[in-house]
Amino acid sequence: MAFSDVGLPGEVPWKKMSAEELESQYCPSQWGVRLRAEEALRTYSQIGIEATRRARATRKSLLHVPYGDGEGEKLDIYFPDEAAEALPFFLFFHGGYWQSGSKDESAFMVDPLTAQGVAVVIVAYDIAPKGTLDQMVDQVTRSVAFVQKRYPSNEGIYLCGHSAGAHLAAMMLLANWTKHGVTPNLKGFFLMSGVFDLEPIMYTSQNVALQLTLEDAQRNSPQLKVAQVQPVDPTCRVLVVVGQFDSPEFHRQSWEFYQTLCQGEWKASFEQLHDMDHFEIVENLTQKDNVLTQIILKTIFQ
Ligand SMILES: Nc1ccccc1C(=O)C[C@H](N)C(=O)O
Repeated sequence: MAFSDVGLPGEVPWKKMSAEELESQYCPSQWGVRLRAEEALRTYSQIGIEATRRARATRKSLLHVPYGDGEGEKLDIYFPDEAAEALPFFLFFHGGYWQSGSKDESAFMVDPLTAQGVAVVIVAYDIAPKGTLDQMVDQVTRSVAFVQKRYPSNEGIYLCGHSAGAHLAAMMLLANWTKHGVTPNLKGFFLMSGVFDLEPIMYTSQNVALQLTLEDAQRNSPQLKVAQVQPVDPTCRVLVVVGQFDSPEFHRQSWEFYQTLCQGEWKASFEQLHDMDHFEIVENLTQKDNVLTQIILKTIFQ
């Protein structure tokens, strides 16, 4: 699906959709070409669980490290074999519409990245209904500040999120770090199949758990704000990624966010991953020869 198939910018196509159509556009598991919805979700979860088991069995790690006082404020750090403090750190925020998923089944990319000398951090946050969107954004902000404080000689912090996690990562483009007493050494963002304008989510079943008001949705929509924000580091890269088989609304969300980044001063790029759906983008990060794994490594080690 090319962007030209989903309407012109500014047309806000979702406002003309029926409730059923909008629900379907924002249900990623319906859009795969290889597996039916339930099977796609099950496969995604199995691959995540297996990658996490393997990472914990084969890599040096620090598990369930608290980055705050809250019960859910924990992260897992996986290290490369050579001990060093001056490493690049890659933080991952899992997806699941801010209401499912956990760090304990999301260590997809640990194996290929640690093998190349990158420390990988898988971050937990309080999903809904326990956590609100504002709380999740605050938790993710504190997790990034925590990594910078704990590893001040890091060789760059890279934030990666998938789906709802891409939204949380994108919110870090807007973060006010002075409040947190540290400016993280942010060098890159990898935003995979994200949602950057939350308003349409209000009109889907996802909002039963999220309970977003229009003010909540707007306050937490990086699409509405990112052009007005100056990058702390002008060399920081932002890669917006969408799967070929993601829904037209997911394509529109990613494309419009990328275009808005370009209107500001962000060093952004856009990638449509050929022959992949919403879940395969992340599943394939378990593989070292996967296109996106290679792009990530090139960005880190350029
Ligand atoms: N489990 C996930 C993990 C990552 C990203 C999305 C989901 C979803 O479940 C989305 C939605 N409920 C779907 O059925 O497509």
